[in-house]
Amino acid sequence: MLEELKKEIYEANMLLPKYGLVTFTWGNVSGIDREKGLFVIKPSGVDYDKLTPEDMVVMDLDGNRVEGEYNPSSDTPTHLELYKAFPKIGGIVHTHSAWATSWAQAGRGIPCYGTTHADYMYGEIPCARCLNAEEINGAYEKNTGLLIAELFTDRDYEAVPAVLCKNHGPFTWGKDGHEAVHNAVVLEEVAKMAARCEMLNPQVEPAPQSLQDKHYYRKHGANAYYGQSK
Ligand SMILES: O=C(CO)[C@@H](O)[C@@H](O)COP(=O)(O)O
Repeated sequence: MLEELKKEIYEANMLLPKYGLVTFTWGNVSGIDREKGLFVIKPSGVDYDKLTPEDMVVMDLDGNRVEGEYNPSSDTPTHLELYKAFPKIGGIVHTHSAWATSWAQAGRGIPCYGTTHADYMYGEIPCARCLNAEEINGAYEKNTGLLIAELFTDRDYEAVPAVLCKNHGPFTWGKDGHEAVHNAVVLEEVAKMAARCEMLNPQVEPAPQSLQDKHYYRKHGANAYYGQSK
């Protein structure tokens, strides 16, 4: 079942160690088949150098394992809530990449300090609050997904395909698993640059709005004249 999607999501998962976004097994990629209402995700705790396409776990949108020998990633309920909340996405990534996670642990969104950021994501990359004790002791991973979804009720999840979760780490998404990984790489680079930028100039301000708009909208939206339009 879903052999092609399993291969694609296996390959997307293998990009995480390639791009230095995971240590040990601290991360996962999933991808969804919207027509079938099923998604494929990395199994929990399986080393990347032992992972095969057959190891990918197939889940339904009620959280049932439909196929797979291993348990799905412990982050599966978060992925599931994001698929429900963001109907246009096809892939999700979670990592503990060091720079993005540092911002998350600090509880800070990443301001847009330059055109590298603005070329890919519009405005600040937000940081969701830490869950409270009741939320943590309850359906923790599901509540993480619900909290992210709530944070994006007044934000455009296509224009900002990334979030930081306080005391935890980043999630990114995209039209498929590969685009979600691409956005995770961009997020990590932007997080690194922004942290160094503040170290060099603690008084730094976000880039002028006109510059942010120029760089974002020349690649995205109806008037894009360069790169891919969403
Ligand atoms: O967030 C965490 C741990 O804090 C998890 O994403 C990480 O350990 C990966 O877990 P899985 O191996 O996908 O179950």
